Amino acid sequence: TACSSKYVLSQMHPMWQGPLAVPGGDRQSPIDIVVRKSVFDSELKPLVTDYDPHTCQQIWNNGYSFLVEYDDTTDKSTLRGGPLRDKFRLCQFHFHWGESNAWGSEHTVDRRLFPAELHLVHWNSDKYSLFEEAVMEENGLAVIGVFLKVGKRHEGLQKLVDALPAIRHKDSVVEFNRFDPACLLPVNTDDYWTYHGSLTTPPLTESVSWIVMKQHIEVSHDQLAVFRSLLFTSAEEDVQKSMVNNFRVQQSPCGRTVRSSFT
Ligand SMILES: COc1ccc(/C(C)=C/C(=O)O)cc1
Ligand SMILES: [Zn+2]
Repeated sequence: TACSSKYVLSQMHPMWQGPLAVPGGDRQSPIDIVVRKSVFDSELKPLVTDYDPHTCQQIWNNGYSFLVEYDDTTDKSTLRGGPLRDKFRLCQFHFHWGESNAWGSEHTVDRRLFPAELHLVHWNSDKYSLFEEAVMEENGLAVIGVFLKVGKRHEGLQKLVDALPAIRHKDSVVEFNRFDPACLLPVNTDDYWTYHGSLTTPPLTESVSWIVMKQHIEVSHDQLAVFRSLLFTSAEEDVQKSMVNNFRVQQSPCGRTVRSSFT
């Protein structure tokens, strides 16, 4: 199986120029969360997020998604608790989405696809001093995944949506301040699944404690349409390509157990 071979061909998204094989890839992400196979762990604690909206710095189009980046030079926006033993610093959040509402998420729940998925990326500031260091370490990163469904307009998201036209092209960046990412978390953050996996874009390192929220958030069709108005391509390129379907193909669980914080 894909897990036994030393190198696993991570079927890369066609847009990538990344590595075709990931050394020893037996903890790759995303995966399908098979609810009936997940194991309730009573030791799992509630998540404790403490985000300072003033640490928000910029929003930019990196040619694969758009990233909202935070100042992570101090422990001002942090994540603790849940499955984590250490304190983790928020460095950025981004999304993955489809060209239609029928698909777009990276993780699935019993094979159910969502139109989009939010990733809040944090790194272990108790153990490491730089994000780049933590990216390479087994206990280096913690990513909160939140599923998006199409429904009512998300008032908190609108400030972000209004900034997107300014970063339509790859490598464009605009200043973006005072955005509280807590507004993107679901009401209930106590119920989640957690497993050890990887980044889903290069360098694909297996350094992530994934925390996938059971409860989704709702955004409007029009808000999601603005995500799809972004471009993978830079302003100079002749052919412009819509930024859609920027999700990785699902990876083998390789015998991993997904734990749940709820029964
Ligand atoms: C060191 O360069 C990096 C590039 C991307 C990433 C992330 C955070 C990827 C992902 O979200 O899957 C980390 C490091
Ligand atoms: Zn992601």
